[in-house]
Amino acid sequence: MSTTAPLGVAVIGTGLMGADHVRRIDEVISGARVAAVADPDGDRAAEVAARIEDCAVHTDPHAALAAPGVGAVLIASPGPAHEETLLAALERDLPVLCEKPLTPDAASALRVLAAEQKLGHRRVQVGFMRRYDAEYRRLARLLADRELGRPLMLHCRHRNLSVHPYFTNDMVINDSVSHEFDAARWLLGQEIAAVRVYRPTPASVTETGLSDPQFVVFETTGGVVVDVEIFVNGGFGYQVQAEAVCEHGTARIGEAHGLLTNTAGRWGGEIAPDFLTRFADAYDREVQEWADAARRGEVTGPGAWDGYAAVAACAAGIEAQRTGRRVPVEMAERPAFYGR
Ligand SMILES: NC(=O)c1ccc[n+]([C@@H]2O[C@H](COP(=O)([O-])OP(=O)(O)OC[C@H]3O[C@@H](n4cnc5c(N)ncnc54)[C@H](O)[C@@H]3O)[C@@H](O)[C@H]2O)c1
Ligand SMILES: O[C@H]1[C@H](O)[C@@H](O)[C@H](O)[C@@H](O)[C@H]1O
Repeated sequence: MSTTAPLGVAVIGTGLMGADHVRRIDEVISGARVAAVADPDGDRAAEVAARIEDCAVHTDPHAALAAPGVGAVLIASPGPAHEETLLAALERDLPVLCEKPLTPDAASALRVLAAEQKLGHRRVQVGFMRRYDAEYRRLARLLADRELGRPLMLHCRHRNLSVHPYFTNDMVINDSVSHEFDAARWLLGQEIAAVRVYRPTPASVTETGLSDPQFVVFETTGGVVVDVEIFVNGGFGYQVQAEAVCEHGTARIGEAHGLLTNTAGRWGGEIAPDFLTRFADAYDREVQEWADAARRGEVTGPGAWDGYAAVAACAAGIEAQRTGRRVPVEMAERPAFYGR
């Protein structure tokens, strides 16, 4: 591939995220194009690819990976389908941006790490887009530079307007709290040591048995305590907030309210409806930086090890959710291949 040719991306899964990434690659970022899409719902795939020139449309992800001009893969299928596509992409030595979770359990995540190590170079990035958000980046710098001293606690709130009706209790941890595990690891530079989950009398229980909201408390290997309110059918908007409590002060992000109005005895701002709005800039930066790095044969964002570390914390979280107990996180030794 010439270094000036656009990177041909196969987008696997053309639901909410996949369709947004197709639009982003087509309209927002430079140096990449959508070369193929795949979704078992062929009509959906065709509809999403309709405006794109020279884009192959498939129902089988393997066929999309083999389509002409494909040089990279963006996986946006549901978590349980990630492993198969990740292994197929690695088999073809293709750079991959895989939406979180890397996989739904630690054993499958370890199989992905083994395949990448066998290949001999890193190819996998995981879609932890908060690492590309301006506010999160400011907080990360402040903590790394010890501007307020050592971090002691993090208070996090993660509220969604609503989630897909198929959302389960496991997904609360794997799909939603996984962001908090990754953000805490990245902000603090520490691993997650143990997890506990509290379930208040729910506001709602759905047909899948999803009990909402939940309160997750975890400890890190450096002794920081993190609490997370996760409320996936909060019903009023999308809020992701984090407050770091440090030795010499506190720092809070996620308070932006957009337009502020004063009227008829009321004062107030706006709340983003969803992650696509709140994290739009972060997704754009994530996919641009991934594509640029992929063209150089590099991975610069959160990699397979970060994906695995979050999955290991999620496994403890799911057990903690079921048992009500404090569950230590079991993690494999970090291979030298993944650096420090
Ligand atoms: N980073 C983020 O903020 C963020 C936000 C939302 C979703 N996600 C992640 O993105 C992924 C997709 O979520 P979504 O909300 O778009 O879900 P969705 O249900 O809207 O879309 C998933 C699509 O994948 C298709 N699909 C199912 N099995 C498939 C397979 N084996 N191969 C290819 N396609 C398959 C479905 O038909 C559907 O069109 C999940 O991993 C989710 O956790 C990440
Ligand atoms: O899959 C989505 C996505 O990852 C969002 O960023 C998160 O806020 C939601 O809770 C989750 O359901």
